[in-house]
Amino acid sequence: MEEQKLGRILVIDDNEDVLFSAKMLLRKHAKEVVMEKNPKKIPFLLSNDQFDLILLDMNFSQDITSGQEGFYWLREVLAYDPSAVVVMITAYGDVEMAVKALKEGATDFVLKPWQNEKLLATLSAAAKLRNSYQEVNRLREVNRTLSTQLNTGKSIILGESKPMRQLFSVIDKVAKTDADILLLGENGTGKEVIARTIHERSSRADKVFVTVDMGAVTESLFESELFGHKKGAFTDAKEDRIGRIEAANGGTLFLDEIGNLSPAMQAKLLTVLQRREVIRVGTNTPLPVNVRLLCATNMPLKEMVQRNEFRQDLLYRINTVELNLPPLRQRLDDLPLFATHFLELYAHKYKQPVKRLGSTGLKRLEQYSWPGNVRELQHALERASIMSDNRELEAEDFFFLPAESATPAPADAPQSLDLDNLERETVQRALQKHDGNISKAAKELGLSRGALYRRLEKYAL
Ligand SMILES: Nc1ncnc2c1ncn2[C@@H]1O[C@H](COP(=O)(O)OP(=O)(O)OP(=O)(O)O)[C@@H](O)[C@H]1O
Repeated sequence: MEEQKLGRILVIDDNEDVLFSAKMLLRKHAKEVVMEKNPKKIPFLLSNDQFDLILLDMNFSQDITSGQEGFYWLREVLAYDPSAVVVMITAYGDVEMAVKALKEGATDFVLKPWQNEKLLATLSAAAKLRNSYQEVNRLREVNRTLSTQLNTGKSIILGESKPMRQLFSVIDKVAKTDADILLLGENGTGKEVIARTIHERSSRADKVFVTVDMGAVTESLFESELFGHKKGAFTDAKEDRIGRIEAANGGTLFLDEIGNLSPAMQAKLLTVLQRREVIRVGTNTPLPVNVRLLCATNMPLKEMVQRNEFRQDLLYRINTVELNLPPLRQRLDDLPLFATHFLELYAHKYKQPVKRLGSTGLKRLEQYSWPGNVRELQHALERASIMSDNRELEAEDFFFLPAESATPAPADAPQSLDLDNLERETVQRALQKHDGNISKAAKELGLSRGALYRRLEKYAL
């Protein structure tokens, strides 16, 4: 046996000979051996020290063999430290009592007089158990810390328009209920941020929030990604892997882009949701899971059900409560609030003084159709904060491609996403359309004549 493999051991026995022989044997294998004759010192010893193993006598008076004192002290030790590893020392013939001690929480027992090899083997197995208890505690702690860290960045969810106030009041009602929720809305309307808010306001707030982007999961990896797999289940399965659903156990599972699932994936997901258990690929043991399910999509699920593209039973399974997020163009009252919030954010990010939205700037934003919703607004404000030299952002600081409306881009729309190229091409197109008439081109672009002239100069047009 390796030196010091047994850690710190406390031996409690009222028999000096037992203590002496234990010490002689164990000191070669333990980091430290503490001997104690008097069990009444146990509370003192445990509150001042930490032991990896405790060797505890069953009978403290030689002529009493009831084991009652041993049981009493065993309970005391476990009350101090429920994960303590206690090995009982029993006299020959007391096996029944030793078994009872195991039921009460002792890890093992040794018979007196012991054989040295046997005692060391018992203690070595008990030490391994102690290590695994400690590892479990450590992992539990890591998990708790990670979950709270991930959840501390409380989601900011803004809105003061009527549709948003209505939505917030529904969220207040449903967040705590544990009901499964389907979030519907165009891209960038805030489905994910609302899902996080619901989790943060639920009874699962201190547990994990696990997101799966169903649009990014390929057919072949779907099961392994969601349900997990056993090592060797398929060629690339080099080790056991926990699936996302199992990882969300106790917490919230957010399935984003649920409308993108193929029929085969829909069927597999439905089975798991109905049974509330997963079977890792390569095993046949069902593992129960307890998750609160939030799903989101920008696709018209009900129409997809009509066209047999989405299973009706799966839709019913996920939409206990349905929340519709209005597109930004239907809640333009929120624009000033968003502008103030995001402009402060970008001023901080780019270490600039805070910019404000001027009246023509606001008007320009109100006239746009926002196909990309809040995400697109964020980008427009970020771009304007960087590009504009003015403290007040006006119409000329916002620049939208005419093609960037709710309708699809025409075939001749610029392909590049480089901001300067886009701007140059758009200015050029506006000038062509109006036969070089600066006033008309500027009007179409939402710019002042001065702002258009600056751009003509910039791009040498
Ligand atoms: N009400 C809101 N308050 C504050 N920020 C918001 C709000 N709505 C959306 N956002 C912001 O807009 C961006 C897009 O939001 P989110 O990712 O939640 O949208 P989504 O509907 O899930 O988009 P997609 O369908 O493209 O995945 C995020 O940066 C988010 O923080």
